[in-house]
Amino acid sequence: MTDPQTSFAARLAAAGAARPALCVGIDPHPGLLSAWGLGDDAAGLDRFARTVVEALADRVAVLKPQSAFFERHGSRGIAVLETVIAEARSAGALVLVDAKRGDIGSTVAAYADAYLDPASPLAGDAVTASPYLGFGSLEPMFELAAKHGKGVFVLALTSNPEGAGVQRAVAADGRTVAGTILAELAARNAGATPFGSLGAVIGATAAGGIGHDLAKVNGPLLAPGLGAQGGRPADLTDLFGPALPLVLPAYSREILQNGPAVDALRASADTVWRSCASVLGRSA
Ligand SMILES: O=c1ccn([C@@H]2O[C@H](COP(=O)(O)O)[C@@H](O)[C@H]2O)c(=O)[nH]1
Repeated sequence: MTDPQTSFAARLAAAGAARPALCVGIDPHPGLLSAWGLGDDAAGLDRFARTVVEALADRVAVLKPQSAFFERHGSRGIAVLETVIAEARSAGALVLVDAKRGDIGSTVAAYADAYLDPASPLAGDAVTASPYLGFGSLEPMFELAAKHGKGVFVLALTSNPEGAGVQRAVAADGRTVAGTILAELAARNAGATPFGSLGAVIGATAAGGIGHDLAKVNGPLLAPGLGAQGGRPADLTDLFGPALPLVLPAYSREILQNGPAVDALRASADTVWRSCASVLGRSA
């Protein structure tokens, strides 16, 4: 197992202390490529992603390439994703690959090799995972993450309105599906310092509140849904309550729409961080 000092959680805590504890998505939507004057092809993708890395990899804690926007360009898109992961990491950002993988355990082991084994060109510092084939099916990811000091962010209460029908469904034991996932994460992160390396994805859009004691998760809480999806930094206080210190706010389009000028991307990231920092009680 990895030394706790080099765990993903320790590296995330250090990055969040040294720079804005913000996760900025690299989501090359076709509309954004066009707005940036780029083609909807591998060359445009490459220019887009490299610009975000140039603007932000040495300024924010985490960059989150959205795998889907690279996959839609086939093998050439995946090759760009590999380059982006490597360049963002060497420029100092932690890289969370947003791939939302999940399957039966033996196949999850292969996904773990792809995204968490340092020998893989697609390995970042952490990956997003879907627990809807059963939380235990993700065990091979948790094991490889622990071995190599990586993180896994498990979907719990996602930011999209359709998620609630599944995630807030009540199981036979009276707990919601999301509640079961959060309890599993809490059990695996229990006692870890500064916190555990298994995170939860909790949308910052949760209508009607979260309804769970997220502080018990003792792991990073990725909060997408801010900006383009309507979530606001001011909502974070009520949504996360005592778990605010664990929150990692995530923005993609809100910042990316300001490109391709590097200075404008930086200014936008600074602006959203100032709004978040005041709510999260951190220095801007
Ligand atoms: O619950 C979730 C989980 C992941 N996402 C991803 O985050 C970004 C959000 O992009 P915005 O432009 O800031 O809306 C995107 O890559 C999603 O796939 C999410 O939105 N919600």
